[in-house]
Amino acid sequence: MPQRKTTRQPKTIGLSLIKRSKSEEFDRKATSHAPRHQRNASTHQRIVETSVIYSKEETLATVISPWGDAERAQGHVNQYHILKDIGTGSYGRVVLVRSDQTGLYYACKIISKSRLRRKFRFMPAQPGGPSLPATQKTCIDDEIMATIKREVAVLKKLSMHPNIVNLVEVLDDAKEDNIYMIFDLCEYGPVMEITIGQPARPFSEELARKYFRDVVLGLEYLHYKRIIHRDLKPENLLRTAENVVQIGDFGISHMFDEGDDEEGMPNNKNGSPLYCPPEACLGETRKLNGKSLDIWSLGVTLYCFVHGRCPWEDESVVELCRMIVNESFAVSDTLSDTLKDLLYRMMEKNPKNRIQLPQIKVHAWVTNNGKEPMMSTDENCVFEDVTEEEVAQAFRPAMMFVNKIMSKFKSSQDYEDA
Ligand SMILES: Nc1ncnc2c1ncn2[C@@H]1O[C@H](COP(=O)(O)OP(=O)(O)OP(=O)(O)O)[C@@H](O)[C@H]1O
Repeated sequence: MPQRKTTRQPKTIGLSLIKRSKSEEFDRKATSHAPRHQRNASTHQRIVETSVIYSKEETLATVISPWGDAERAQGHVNQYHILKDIGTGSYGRVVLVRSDQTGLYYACKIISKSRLRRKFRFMPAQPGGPSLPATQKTCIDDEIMATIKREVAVLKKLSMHPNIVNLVEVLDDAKEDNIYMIFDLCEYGPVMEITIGQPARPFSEELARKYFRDVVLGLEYLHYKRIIHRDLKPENLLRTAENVVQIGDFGISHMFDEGDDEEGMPNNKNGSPLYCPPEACLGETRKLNGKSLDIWSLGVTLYCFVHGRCPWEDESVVELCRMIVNESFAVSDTLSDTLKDLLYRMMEKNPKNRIQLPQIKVHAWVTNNGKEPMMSTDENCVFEDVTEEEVAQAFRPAMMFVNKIMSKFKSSQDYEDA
């Protein structure tokens, strides 16, 4: 049977049932598909942009978080009570919040403009250091704001798909340092967390297939929207309470124009090295085929799903790159032949010979030997159309600029880490 169609619905959380943990308790219900609904253009939801942040005083008493723990709210922003930290990303903290209006829980990404400024070295990091003229500061602030707004524009366009993390609201007050991006909560967090030298518990093939198929649909939609994710890895795949996997973190995504996806993406080595294809490891390769790059990273991700570790691991990036370029990888004997075949095809070192999404969707392992065909591209990619003009104006400059500041940040981080 083809996979059922899906779309988004506001979620309520069974507080007593939800525990943030690894895969175990979901193994059982992995293949009982979450209730999904129609994918069509009318599913488009409006993302609210709120320009006044009006309160940070907290009056709320102890509440119960979606994970069943008693939490004392740390503060609130507009209708959202801040409950606890979920994680930290390049842009700042991600916190669990609960909305007074809907009673629902969300993940809130808190982006500090001043932190961004420091991170990207647009302005002096130390108070009392050499200062920029006021006009230049204003210009920099405008640029930072424009960057964030454009990234929001990208997310808006992508947020309609059930396998892409959904942006709900953006709170941005010109008088405030912080921008708050409210996302639907993915209650179970990253699908798997990979630490070098400490293998995670591998998924069964059945569970891996379920999650992999979710990601394939999300990735097909991204590529359809001419966006290369560039940083696919288990940590950037988040699981909802319905056990649906969604692609998140578009911090280093790349936008391409129709016709220039072949070898058209600049090789600025922003992705996580463990998931980098050989062509991106090779310094001399300046332009990459973005779709092939995402396929390789997805192949490494699938390998992680069933091994609990990456095919090549080394603390040294130089050694890691050497292995990725020169060495083959070992697969577990227990894997089915069809899965081994798919892994070899996805992690084919020559990007020109690497399997692409249309073939992946009909591969015997993915379809469980034809018993579970995947939905067609037409069914999967039927969301609101974006005009060429919108793409040119809203997306491309955004992604290029984000890439630029991300690479600046990454290199300054490398420098600080060294
Ligand atoms: N919608 C969400 N639901 C649940 N957890 C989330 C959500 N969005 C992000 N997180 C968690 O918050 C943490 C930070 O996420 P974020 O996307 O900001 O950065 P990252 O992917 O960790 O890092 P980077 O941006 O540097 O690649 C991650 O651990 C992620 O699991």
